[in-house]
Amino acid sequence: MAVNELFEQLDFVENPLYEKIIADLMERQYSIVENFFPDTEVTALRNSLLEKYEDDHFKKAAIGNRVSEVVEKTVRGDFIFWLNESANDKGEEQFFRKINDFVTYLNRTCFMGILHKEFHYALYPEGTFYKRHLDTFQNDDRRKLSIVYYLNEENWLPEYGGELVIYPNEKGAEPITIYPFPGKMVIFESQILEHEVKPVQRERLSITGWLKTR
Ligand SMILES: O=C(O)CCC(=O)C(=O)O
Ligand SMILES: [Fe+2]
Repeated sequence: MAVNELFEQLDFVENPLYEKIIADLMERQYSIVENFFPDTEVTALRNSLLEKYEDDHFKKAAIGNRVSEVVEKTVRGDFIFWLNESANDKGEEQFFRKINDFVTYLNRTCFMGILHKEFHYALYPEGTFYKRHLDTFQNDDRRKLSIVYYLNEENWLPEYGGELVIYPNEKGAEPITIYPFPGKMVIFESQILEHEVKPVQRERLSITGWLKTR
């Protein structure tokens, strides 16, 4: 074993938050986390999102993936902006630092083989939704874990709608309803759990992404 590998193993520190997420994923294929990022992160990312939206950098989200995509308003009505990890943005930098730390942990402890990631901002205008779906595509099964982080204002109310509803695989299991309160992060198995975004009464803001294999 190379000396640097040995040191890498020695400096391994168990992370209780990550362990909780991993345990949740193993047990029920999803995890809901309130404190993955510091509170200031929501505001920083919300401001970056809104700035780009106002500068008209968002595009109508499509179904399919970046290679074969079709805009289909009856399926999803959000607008997205793909993030570039090397963009010079404080909030995004912090975001990716934490995500990368988590990926390193997953690869070390669960041998998940996450090699790639892709994240986009999403803005759902009033009245829009995303019909029940699975986050994998016929020509691309590399998406392993889906991550959604909500960037709505502090005063977001349940009656604004826009709930994320996850459909567990177990027969007879009740759907799980998750309100998009700011700072909440949801992580789930992309290839296993169908889910949908219910119609929303207010502009709904988030960052969504995928950890991918190969
Ligand atoms: O925003 C959410 O709660 C989920 C979004 C989603 O399902 C997707 O972008 O594939
Ligand atoms: Fe999805």
